Amino acid sequence: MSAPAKVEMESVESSLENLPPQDKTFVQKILYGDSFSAVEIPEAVRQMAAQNDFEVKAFKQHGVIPEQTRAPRIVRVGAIQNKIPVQPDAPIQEQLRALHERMAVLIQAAAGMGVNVVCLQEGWNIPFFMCTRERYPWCEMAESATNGPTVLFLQELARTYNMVIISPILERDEVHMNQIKNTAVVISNNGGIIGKHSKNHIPRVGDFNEASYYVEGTDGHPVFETAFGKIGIAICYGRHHPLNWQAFALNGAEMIFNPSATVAGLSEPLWGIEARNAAIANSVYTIGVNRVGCETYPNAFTSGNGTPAHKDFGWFFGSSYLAAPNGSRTPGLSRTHDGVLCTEIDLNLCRQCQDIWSFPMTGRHEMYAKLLTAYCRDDFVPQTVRDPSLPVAGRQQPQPAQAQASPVCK
Ligand SMILES: NC(=O)NCCC(=O)O
Repeated sequence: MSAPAKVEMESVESSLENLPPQDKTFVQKILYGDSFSAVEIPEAVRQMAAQNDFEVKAFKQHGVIPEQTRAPRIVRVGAIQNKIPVQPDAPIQEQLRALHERMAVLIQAAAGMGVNVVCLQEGWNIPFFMCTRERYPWCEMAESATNGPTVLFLQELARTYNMVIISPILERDEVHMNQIKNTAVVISNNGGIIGKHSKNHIPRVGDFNEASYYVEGTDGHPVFETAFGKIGIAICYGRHHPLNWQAFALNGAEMIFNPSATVAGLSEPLWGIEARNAAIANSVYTIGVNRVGCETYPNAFTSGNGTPAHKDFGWFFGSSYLAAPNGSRTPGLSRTHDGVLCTEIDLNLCRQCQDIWSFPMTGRHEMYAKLLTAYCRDDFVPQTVRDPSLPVAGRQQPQPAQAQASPVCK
C-alpha cells in the first residue's frame, strides 16, 4: 500500500514568500512578532536533510533584556515531525524498525544543530491507528515506558548526543494489569529516565477514537527539572484546555511541549493560536509538535457522520513551531514533509514577561479556585443575572394589542 500523494500547499510561510517585498517584512512581523530570525544551519546537517528528504529550520531569539544579576539561560529546543516510513499494512515489527531508523537520522540532525532538548510527535512509536477501533494488531505496539524497545533505543541516543529527549509513546503499563496509556517519557541527557506523564484529556472528536485504546492519565501535571530547564508536556487534545497548560505553569514549567497528532480538516485553524496563546497567558515557551502525512489502513472504517467508510485518517499537517512568552513565534515546519526545528531561546524571558505583564500577580487565582470548587459540586448554581424585563420562563406573556416593530436591526 503506498502513501497518498502530498496535498495542498507546503506551508503558510512558503505562501508569504509571494508577497510584494515591501509588504513581506510587515506581514511577517504582524503574524509572528519580531523576536526570531533564521540562523545558519551547518553544511553537514543541510546535506543530511537533502539526502534523506527532510526539512531543517533553525532560529534564534532576540530581544531578551540583559540582566545584571542573572546570566542568560540559553537553550536550543528541538521539535521533530515525521511521517510513518512504512504504511500500516506492513508487519508491526517492521513498522517499528523503520520508525527507529528514521528517528535515528532526524535526531542526529538535531544534534548537529546543537539541540539540547527535543520533543517527538504524539505516539511516535505507532501509526495513529485509533481511527480504526480495531484491537489487533495495534494493541501489540504499546510498549513499556521503562524497558520497551523504544525507550532503550532513545536512552542510547540521549547519552550519545547529551540531549534531553521527550518521547511520547503508546505505553503498556505492565504493573497495572497491562493498561495502555498515552505517555510522554522524559529521558535525561545522561540517558536515565527522569519520569513520565500520561495524557490528561482524551479526545472525543472526529475519528480520534482514543478512549477505545487507552486510559486517562492520573499523574496530574508533573514538571520535570532537567539540565536544560523545567519541562511540562500537554499531550495533543490537552491543548484545547487552558487550565491544562496553566497547571504545568503553576508547577514551575518554563517550556511546555504539545506533542500532537491532528489533521487538517479538523484543527488547522486552531493550531497556530492555542499553543501561542498558552505561551503568552502563562509566561512560558510552548512547542507544538504535530505528525505529518497520511496513514492508510488495511480495513475501511466509518466516521459516524454519514460519509462512506474509508481507509485513511486525513492529512496530518505538521507545522510544528515554538512560541515565546512575549507572543512571538517561529515560522512552522512544513505541512507536508518530515522536519527538524531548532530554536535557540533564553529562558530568562519567562520571568521577564512575568515582571512586564504581571500576570502571576493579577491572575486572581483564589477567585477562580472558589468558582471551580463550586462548579464541581452537584448543587452548583451558575451565577447568572437575568434582565428582569425578559419573559419569565413558563409564564404566559400578555399579548400586545397590535403587532410591534421587530427590535432586530435591519
Ligand atoms: N490525538 C489527539 O488528541 N487528537 C485530537 C485532535 C485535536 O485535538 O486536534
